[in-house]
Amino acid sequence: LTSWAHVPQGPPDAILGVTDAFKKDQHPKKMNLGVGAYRDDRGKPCVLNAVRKAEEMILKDKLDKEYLPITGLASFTKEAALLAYGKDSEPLGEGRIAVTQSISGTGALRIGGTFLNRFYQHNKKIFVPTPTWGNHHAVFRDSGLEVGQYRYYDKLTNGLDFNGFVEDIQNAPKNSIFLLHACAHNPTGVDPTPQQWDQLSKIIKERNHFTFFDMAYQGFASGDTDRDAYAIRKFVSDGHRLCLSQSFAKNMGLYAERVGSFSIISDNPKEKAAIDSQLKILIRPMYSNPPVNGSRIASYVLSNPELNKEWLGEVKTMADRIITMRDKLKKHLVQDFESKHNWNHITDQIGMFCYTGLKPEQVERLTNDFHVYLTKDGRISIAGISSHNVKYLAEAIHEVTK
Ligand SMILES: Cc1ncc(COP(=O)(O)O)c(CN[C@@H](CCC(=O)O)C(=O)O)c1O
Repeated sequence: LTSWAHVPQGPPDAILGVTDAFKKDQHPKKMNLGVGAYRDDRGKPCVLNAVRKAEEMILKDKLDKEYLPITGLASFTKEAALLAYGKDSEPLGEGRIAVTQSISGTGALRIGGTFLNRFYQHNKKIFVPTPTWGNHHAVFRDSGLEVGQYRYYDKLTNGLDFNGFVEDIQNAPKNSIFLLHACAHNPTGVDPTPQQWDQLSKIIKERNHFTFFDMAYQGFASGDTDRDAYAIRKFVSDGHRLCLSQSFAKNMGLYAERVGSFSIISDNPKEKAAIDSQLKILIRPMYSNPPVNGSRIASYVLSNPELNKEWLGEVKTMADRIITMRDKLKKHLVQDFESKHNWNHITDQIGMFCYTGLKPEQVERLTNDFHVYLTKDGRISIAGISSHNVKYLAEAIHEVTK
Protein backbone atom coordinates (compact mmCIF):
# COMPACT_ATOMS: atom_id res chain seq x y z
CA LEU A 1 0.00 0.00 0.00
CA THR A 2 1.31 3.53 -0.70
CA SER A 3 2.37 5.22 2.53
CA TRP A 4 2.51 9.04 2.94
CA ALA A 5 4.16 8.76 6.35
CA HIS A 6 7.22 10.54 4.91
CA VAL A 7 5.27 13.72 4.06
CA PRO A 8 6.43 16.41 6.57
CA GLN A 9 3.99 18.80 8.31
CA GLY A 10 4.62 22.20 6.69
CA PRO A 11 4.42 25.59 8.48
CA PRO A 12 1.33 27.83 8.07
CA ASP A 13 1.67 30.56 5.38
CA ALA A 14 3.43 33.63 6.82
CA ILE A 15 0.63 35.92 5.62
CA LEU A 16 -2.53 33.86 5.13
CA GLY A 17 -1.80 31.90 8.31
CA VAL A 18 -2.22 35.10 10.36
CA THR A 19 -5.91 35.23 9.43
CA ASP A 20 -6.42 31.66 10.66
CA ALA A 21 -4.90 32.58 14.04
CA PHE A 22 -7.01 35.77 14.15
CA LYS A 23 -10.23 33.83 13.52
CA LYS A 24 -9.50 31.51 16.47
CA ASP A 25 -9.13 34.47 18.85
CA GLN A 26 -12.45 35.42 20.53
CA HIS A 27 -11.19 38.60 22.24
CA PRO A 28 -13.58 41.54 21.57
CA LYS A 29 -10.73 43.94 20.72
CA LYS A 30 -8.88 41.62 18.35
CA MET A 31 -7.52 43.26 15.17
CA ASN A 32 -6.40 41.57 11.95
CA LEU A 33 -3.56 43.64 10.46
CA GLY A 34 -2.17 40.63 8.57
CA VAL A 35 -3.57 40.03 5.11
CA GLY A 36 -3.42 42.92 2.68
CA ALA A 37 -7.15 43.14 2.06
CA TYR A 38 -9.15 46.37 2.26
CA ARG A 39 -11.75 46.90 5.00
CA ASP A 40 -13.98 49.94 5.42
CA ASP A 41 -14.15 52.06 8.60
CA ARG A 42 -16.51 49.51 10.14
CA GLY A 43 -13.84 46.83 9.61
CA LYS A 44 -15.91 45.11 6.94
CA PRO A 45 -14.65 43.78 3.60
CA CYS A 46 -16.42 45.71 0.83
CA VAL A 47 -17.58 45.02 -2.68
CA LEU A 48 -17.27 48.20 -4.76
CA ASN A 49 -20.49 49.76 -6.12
CA ALA A 50 -18.98 49.74 -9.61
CA VAL A 51 -18.46 45.98 -9.24
CA ARG A 52 -22.04 45.39 -8.03
CA LYS A 53 -23.38 47.39 -11.00
CA ALA A 54 -21.18 45.44 -13.42
CA GLU A 55 -22.52 42.19 -11.96
CA GLU A 56 -26.11 43.38 -12.50
CA MET A 57 -25.31 44.31 -16.11
CA ILE A 58 -23.68 40.92 -16.71
CA LEU A 59 -26.73 39.15 -15.30
CA LYS A 60 -29.04 41.12 -17.61
CA ASP A 61 -26.83 40.25 -20.62
CA LYS A 62 -27.49 36.52 -19.99
CA LEU A 63 -24.03 35.52 -21.23
CA ASP A 64 -22.95 31.91 -21.75
CA LYS A 65 -20.33 29.95 -19.84
CA GLU A 66 -18.30 28.68 -22.77
CA TYR A 67 -14.57 28.13 -22.29
CA LEU A 68 -12.50 31.27 -22.64
CA PRO A 69 -9.47 31.23 -24.96
CA ILE A 70 -6.31 30.05 -23.20
CA THR A 71 -5.13 33.66 -22.79
CA GLY A 72 -8.50 34.69 -21.39
CA LEU A 73 -11.16 37.31 -22.09
CA ALA A 74 -9.79 39.61 -24.80
CA SER A 75 -11.94 42.57 -23.71
CA PHE A 76 -10.40 42.26 -20.24
CA THR A 77 -6.77 41.87 -21.30
CA LYS A 78 -7.10 44.82 -23.68
CA GLU A 79 -8.46 47.06 -20.90
CA ALA A 80 -5.93 45.80 -18.35
CA ALA A 81 -3.04 46.66 -20.67
CA LEU A 82 -4.55 50.09 -21.38
CA LEU A 83 -4.85 50.78 -17.65
CA ALA A 84 -1.22 49.87 -17.04
CA TYR A 85 0.59 51.26 -20.10
CA GLY A 86 -1.72 54.22 -20.78
CA LYS A 87 -3.65 55.27 -23.89
CA ASP A 88 -0.53 56.92 -25.42
CA SER A 89 1.67 53.84 -25.04
CA GLU A 90 3.75 53.36 -28.20
CA PRO A 91 4.31 49.57 -27.93
CA LEU A 92 0.61 49.11 -27.20
CA GLY A 93 -0.33 51.16 -30.25
CA GLU A 94 2.15 49.23 -32.40
CA GLY A 95 0.72 45.85 -31.32
CA ARG A 96 3.98 44.79 -29.64
CA ILE A 97 2.62 43.82 -26.21
CA ALA A 98 1.54 40.22 -25.61
CA VAL A 99 -1.08 39.99 -22.84
CA THR A 100 -2.76 37.05 -21.15
CA GLN A 101 -5.32 36.84 -18.39
CA SER A 102 -3.95 35.17 -15.29
CA ILE A 103 -5.12 33.73 -11.97
CA SER A 104 -4.73 37.12 -10.31
CA GLY A 105 -1.30 38.59 -9.56
CA THR A 106 0.20 35.37 -8.24
CA GLY A 107 -0.75 33.56 -11.44
CA ALA A 108 0.75 36.34 -13.55
CA LEU A 109 4.03 36.11 -11.64
CA ARG A 110 4.07 32.35 -12.11
CA ILE A 111 3.37 32.58 -15.85
CA GLY A 112 6.09 35.22 -16.14
CA GLY A 113 8.59 33.21 -14.11
CA THR A 114 7.90 30.09 -16.17
CA PHE A 115 8.11 31.99 -19.47
CA LEU A 116 11.45 33.53 -18.48
CA ASN A 117 12.77 30.16 -17.38
CA ARG A 118 11.92 28.76 -20.82
CA PHE A 119 12.94 31.62 -23.08
CA TYR A 120 15.17 34.15 -21.31
CA GLN A 121 18.53 33.83 -23.04
CA HIS A 122 20.75 35.07 -20.22
CA ASN A 123 21.28 34.44 -16.51
CA LYS A 124 18.05 32.80 -15.27
CA LYS A 125 18.34 34.48 -11.90
CA ILE A 126 15.75 37.00 -10.70
CA PHE A 127 16.76 39.58 -8.08
CA VAL A 128 13.97 40.57 -5.68
CA PRO A 129 14.02 43.43 -3.15
CA THR A 130 15.00 42.92 0.52
CA PRO A 131 12.37 42.53 1.90
CA THR A 132 9.70 41.60 -0.61
CA TRP A 133 6.24 40.00 -0.70
CA GLY A 134 6.45 36.69 1.16
CA ASN A 135 5.35 34.62 -1.85
CA HIS A 136 7.80 36.02 -4.46
CA HIS A 137 10.66 33.66 -3.59
CA ALA A 138 8.47 30.53 -3.78
CA VAL A 139 6.73 31.60 -7.01
CA PHE A 140 10.00 32.18 -8.84
CA ARG A 141 11.76 29.17 -7.29
CA ASP A 142 8.86 26.93 -8.41
CA SER A 143 9.08 28.60 -11.85
CA GLY A 144 12.61 27.20 -12.06
CA LEU A 145 14.47 30.49 -11.65
CA GLU A 146 17.29 31.11 -9.19
CA VAL A 147 16.32 33.90 -6.76
CA GLY A 148 18.76 36.60 -5.64
CA GLN A 149 18.20 39.72 -3.56
CA TYR A 150 18.99 43.40 -3.88
CA ARG A 151 19.16 45.96 -1.07
CA TYR A 152 15.97 48.03 -0.83
CA TYR A 153 14.89 48.96 2.72
CA ASP A 154 17.00 50.99 5.12
CA LYS A 155 16.23 49.84 8.70
CA LEU A 156 17.88 52.96 10.14
CA THR A 157 15.68 55.43 8.29
CA ASN A 158 12.72 53.13 7.66
CA GLY A 159 13.10 54.42 4.11
CA LEU A 160 14.70 53.44 0.81
CA ASP A 161 18.35 52.33 0.70
CA PHE A 162 18.71 53.95 -2.70
CA ASN A 163 22.51 53.78 -2.80
CA GLY A 164 22.49 50.09 -1.86
CA PHE A 165 19.78 49.46 -4.46
CA VAL A 166 21.83 51.19 -7.18
CA GLU A 167 25.04 49.42 -6.17
CA ASP A 168 23.35 46.02 -6.37
CA ILE A 169 21.97 46.84 -9.82
CA GLN A 170 25.47 47.83 -10.94
CA ASN A 171 27.14 44.79 -9.34
CA ALA A 172 24.67 42.16 -10.65
CA PRO A 173 25.90 40.31 -13.77
CA LYS A 174 24.78 42.06 -16.97
CA ASN A 175 21.39 40.88 -18.33
CA SER A 176 20.13 39.87 -14.88
CA ILE A 177 16.39 39.91 -14.18
CA PHE A 178 15.15 42.45 -11.62
CA LEU A 179 11.73 42.26 -9.98
CA LEU A 180 10.44 45.75 -9.20
CA HIS A 181 7.29 46.65 -7.27
CA ALA A 182 5.66 49.27 -9.51
CA CYS A 183 4.00 51.11 -6.59
CA ALA A 184 3.06 50.58 -2.93
CA HIS A 185 5.96 48.29 -2.11
CA ASN A 186 4.97 45.25 -0.07
CA PRO A 187 5.83 44.95 2.86
CA THR A 188 7.63 48.29 3.39
CA GLY A 189 5.30 50.87 1.82
CA VAL A 190 8.50 52.60 0.64
CA ASP A 191 8.57 53.64 -3.04
CA PRO A 192 11.31 55.37 -5.06
CA THR A 193 10.50 58.99 -6.00
CA PRO A 194 9.82 59.72 -9.69
CA GLN A 195 13.35 61.17 -9.93
CA GLN A 196 14.80 57.98 -8.42
CA TRP A 197 12.75 55.87 -10.85
CA ASP A 198 14.26 57.90 -13.71
CA GLN A 199 17.77 57.09 -12.43
CA LEU A 200 16.89 53.41 -11.89
CA SER A 201 15.60 53.12 -15.45
CA LYS A 202 18.86 54.54 -16.81
CA ILE A 203 21.13 52.31 -14.69
CA ILE A 204 19.12 49.16 -15.35
CA LYS A 205 19.26 49.89 -19.07
CA GLU A 206 23.02 50.51 -18.92
CA ARG A 207 23.49 47.01 -17.45
CA ASN A 208 21.03 45.58 -19.97
CA HIS A 209 19.06 44.03 -17.10
CA PHE A 210 15.52 42.78 -17.72
CA THR A 211 12.74 44.27 -15.57
CA PHE A 212 9.78 42.29 -14.25
CA PHE A 213 7.28 44.79 -12.78
CA ASP A 214 4.80 43.55 -10.22
CA MET A 215 1.85 45.99 -10.07
CA ALA A 216 -0.60 44.65 -7.49
CA TYR A 217 -1.84 48.02 -6.21
CA GLN A 218 -2.37 50.36 -9.18
CA GLY A 219 -4.53 53.23 -7.93
CA PHE A 220 -4.36 52.00 -4.38
CA ALA A 221 -1.13 53.82 -3.53
CA SER A 222 -1.87 57.43 -4.47
CA GLY A 223 -5.56 57.07 -5.39
CA ASP A 224 -4.59 57.85 -9.01
CA THR A 225 -4.06 54.96 -11.44
CA ASP A 226 -1.96 57.05 -13.83
CA ARG A 227 0.28 58.34 -11.06
CA ASP A 228 0.81 54.82 -9.70
CA ALA A 229 1.86 53.67 -13.17
CA TYR A 230 4.63 56.30 -13.40
CA ALA A 231 7.50 53.83 -13.04
CA ILE A 232 6.34 51.31 -15.59
CA ARG A 233 5.43 53.97 -18.16
CA LYS A 234 8.80 55.69 -17.68
CA PHE A 235 10.63 52.40 -18.19
CA VAL A 236 8.56 51.67 -21.31
CA SER A 237 9.25 55.13 -22.76
CA ASP A 238 12.96 54.55 -22.07
CA GLY A 239 12.74 51.47 -24.28
CA HIS A 240 12.88 48.60 -21.76
CA ARG A 241 11.42 45.32 -23.08
CA LEU A 242 9.90 44.63 -19.64
CA CYS A 243 7.17 42.29 -18.45
CA LEU A 244 4.39 43.04 -15.99
CA SER A 245 2.09 41.21 -13.59
CA GLN A 246 -1.16 42.98 -12.71
CA SER A 247 -3.61 42.16 -9.95
CA PHE A 248 -7.18 43.46 -9.60
CA ALA A 249 -7.56 41.85 -6.18
CA LYS A 250 -7.07 45.03 -4.17
CA ASN A 251 -7.79 47.99 -6.44
CA MET A 252 -11.06 46.46 -7.65
CA GLY A 253 -11.77 44.36 -4.56
CA LEU A 254 -11.89 41.18 -6.67
CA TYR A 255 -9.75 39.14 -4.24
CA ALA A 256 -11.40 35.72 -4.51
CA GLU A 257 -12.42 36.26 -8.18
CA ARG A 258 -8.70 35.91 -8.97
CA VAL A 259 -8.42 38.55 -11.72
CA GLY A 260 -5.02 39.44 -13.10
CA SER A 261 -2.94 39.70 -16.23
CA PHE A 262 0.58 39.07 -17.45
CA SER A 263 2.06 41.13 -20.28
CA ILE A 264 5.43 41.38 -22.02
CA ILE A 265 6.82 43.89 -24.52
CA SER A 266 8.36 42.64 -27.77
CA ASP A 267 10.05 44.28 -30.77
CA ASN A 268 7.29 43.81 -33.36
CA PRO A 269 3.88 42.16 -33.98
CA LYS A 270 5.54 39.03 -35.36
CA GLU A 271 7.49 38.52 -32.13
CA LYS A 272 4.32 39.28 -30.15
CA ALA A 273 2.45 36.55 -32.05
CA ALA A 274 5.20 34.05 -31.29
CA ILE A 275 5.13 35.01 -27.60
CA ASP A 276 1.33 34.69 -27.58
CA SER A 277 1.68 31.18 -29.00
CA GLN A 278 4.23 30.23 -26.32
CA LEU A 279 2.09 31.69 -23.53
CA LYS A 280 -0.76 29.44 -24.72
CA ILE A 281 1.55 26.40 -24.79
CA LEU A 282 2.71 27.25 -21.26
CA ILE A 283 -0.78 27.90 -19.80
CA ARG A 284 -2.66 25.00 -21.41
CA PRO A 285 -1.09 22.30 -19.20
CA MET A 286 -1.13 24.65 -16.16
CA TYR A 287 -4.90 25.36 -15.94
CA SER A 288 -5.99 25.27 -19.61
CA ASN A 289 -8.03 28.50 -19.56
CA PRO A 290 -9.00 31.02 -16.88
CA PRO A 291 -12.32 31.67 -15.04
CA VAL A 292 -14.69 34.08 -16.78
CA ASN A 293 -16.69 35.69 -13.96
CA GLY A 294 -14.07 38.00 -12.49
CA SER A 295 -12.54 39.09 -15.77
CA ARG A 296 -16.02 39.91 -17.13
CA ILE A 297 -16.65 42.13 -14.11
CA ALA A 298 -13.27 43.85 -14.54
CA SER A 299 -13.82 44.34 -18.29
CA TYR A 300 -17.24 45.94 -17.69
CA VAL A 301 -15.85 48.22 -14.98
CA LEU A 302 -12.86 49.24 -17.11
CA SER A 303 -14.65 49.68 -20.44
CA ASN A 304 -17.95 51.30 -19.37
CA PRO A 305 -17.26 55.05 -18.93
CA GLU A 306 -19.72 55.54 -16.05
CA LEU A 307 -18.53 52.41 -14.22
CA ASN A 308 -14.89 53.34 -14.82
CA LYS A 309 -15.44 56.81 -13.41
CA GLU A 310 -17.25 55.40 -10.36
CA TRP A 311 -14.52 52.81 -9.86
CA LEU A 312 -11.73 55.42 -9.98
CA GLY A 313 -13.64 57.39 -7.34
CA GLU A 314 -13.93 54.31 -5.15
CA VAL A 315 -10.24 53.48 -5.50
CA LYS A 316 -9.41 57.02 -4.40
CA THR A 317 -11.76 56.69 -1.43
CA MET A 318 -9.98 53.51 -0.34
CA ALA A 319 -6.54 55.10 -0.76
CA ASP A 320 -7.66 58.21 1.14
CA ARG A 321 -9.01 56.17 4.06
CA ILE A 322 -5.66 54.39 4.35
CA ILE A 323 -3.85 57.75 4.39
CA THR A 324 -6.23 59.05 7.07
CA MET A 325 -5.58 56.00 9.25
CA ARG A 326 -1.81 56.53 8.92
CA ASP A 327 -2.24 60.10 10.13
CA LYS A 328 -4.45 59.10 13.07
CA LEU A 329 -2.18 56.26 14.20
CA LYS A 330 0.87 58.51 14.24
CA LYS A 331 -1.00 61.34 15.99
CA HIS A 332 -2.24 59.04 18.78
CA LEU A 333 1.26 57.61 19.31
CA VAL A 334 2.90 61.02 19.45
CA GLN A 335 0.20 63.18 21.06
CA ASP A 336 -1.85 60.85 23.30
CA PHE A 337 0.84 58.42 24.37
CA GLU A 338 3.84 60.73 23.93
CA SER A 339 5.88 57.95 22.40
CA LYS A 340 9.52 59.00 22.14
CA HIS A 341 10.13 57.04 18.94
CA ASN A 342 10.20 58.61 15.50
CA TRP A 343 6.99 57.42 13.79
CA ASN A 344 7.31 59.54 10.63
CA HIS A 345 7.58 56.40 8.53
CA ILE A 346 3.94 55.59 9.35
CA THR A 347 2.87 58.60 7.25
CA ASP A 348 5.85 58.68 4.86
CA GLN A 349 5.13 55.16 3.62
CA ILE A 350 2.40 54.56 1.02
CA GLY A 351 -0.15 51.91 0.01
CA MET A 352 -1.66 49.01 1.91
CA PHE A 353 1.12 48.43 4.40
CA CYS A 354 3.23 50.04 7.06
CA TYR A 355 6.56 48.47 7.92
CA THR A 356 6.54 49.42 11.58
CA GLY A 357 10.07 48.38 12.50
CA LEU A 358 8.75 46.36 15.46
CA LYS A 359 11.05 43.53 16.51
CA PRO A 360 9.76 39.92 16.53
CA GLU A 361 9.39 39.89 20.33
CA GLN A 362 7.39 43.14 20.16
CA VAL A 363 5.20 41.62 17.43
CA GLU A 364 4.73 38.60 19.67
CA ARG A 365 3.57 40.81 22.59
CA LEU A 366 1.27 42.80 20.33
CA THR A 367 -0.50 39.56 19.46
CA ASN A 368 -0.34 37.74 22.79
CA ASP A 369 -1.09 40.68 25.08
CA PHE A 370 -3.20 42.93 22.84
CA HIS A 371 -4.73 40.51 20.31
CA VAL A 372 -3.35 42.51 17.39
CA TYR A 373 -2.50 40.16 14.52
CA LEU A 374 0.25 41.06 12.05
CA THR A 375 3.05 39.31 10.17
CA LYS A 376 6.23 38.45 12.06
CA ASP A 377 8.24 41.05 10.12
CA GLY A 378 6.27 43.85 11.78
CA ARG A 379 4.21 44.67 8.69
CA ILE A 380 0.70 45.96 9.37
CA SER A 381 -2.08 46.16 6.83
CA ILE A 382 -3.39 49.68 7.41
CA ALA A 383 -6.77 48.68 6.00
CA GLY A 384 -7.37 46.69 9.19
CA ILE A 385 -7.32 49.95 11.17
CA SER A 386 -10.50 51.99 11.70
CA SER A 387 -11.43 55.14 13.58
CA HIS A 388 -12.86 52.78 16.23
CA ASN A 389 -9.67 50.80 16.92
CA VAL A 390 -6.84 53.16 15.92
CA LYS A 391 -6.35 54.54 19.46
CA TYR A 392 -6.31 51.03 20.93
CA LEU A 393 -3.67 50.05 18.37
CA ALA A 394 -1.57 53.13 19.16
CA GLU A 395 -1.71 52.29 22.87
CA ALA A 396 -0.72 48.67 22.17
CA ILE A 397 2.21 49.72 19.97
CA HIS A 398 3.27 52.26 22.60
CA GLU A 399 3.15 49.61 25.34
CA VAL A 400 5.35 47.14 23.43
CA THR A 401 7.85 49.79 22.33
CA LYS A 402 8.27 51.72 25.59
C1 LIG B 1 3.31 42.63 -4.32
C2 LIG B 1 2.24 41.60 -4.51
N1 LIG B 1 2.21 40.89 -5.66
C3 LIG B 1 1.26 39.96 -5.89
C4 LIG B 1 0.28 39.71 -4.94
C5 LIG B 1 -0.70 38.63 -5.29
O1 LIG B 1 -1.98 38.97 -5.13
P1 LIG B 1 -3.14 38.17 -5.86
O2 LIG B 1 -4.20 38.00 -4.84
O3 LIG B 1 -2.59 36.86 -6.35
O4 LIG B 1 -3.55 39.03 -7.00
C6 LIG B 1 0.27 40.41 -3.70
C7 LIG B 1 -0.80 40.14 -2.64
N2 LIG B 1 -0.31 40.20 -1.32
C8 LIG B 1 -1.25 40.49 -0.24
C9 LIG B 1 -2.47 39.56 -0.26
C10 LIG B 1 -2.37 38.21 0.42
C11 LIG B 1 -1.30 37.36 -0.22
O5 LIG B 1 -1.54 36.73 -1.25
O6 LIG B 1 -0.18 37.36 0.36
C12 LIG B 1 -0.49 40.47 1.10
O7 LIG B 1 0.76 40.55 1.04
O8 LIG B 1 -1.12 40.49 2.14
C13 LIG B 1 1.25 41.38 -3.50
O9 LIG B 1 1.27 42.10 -2.36
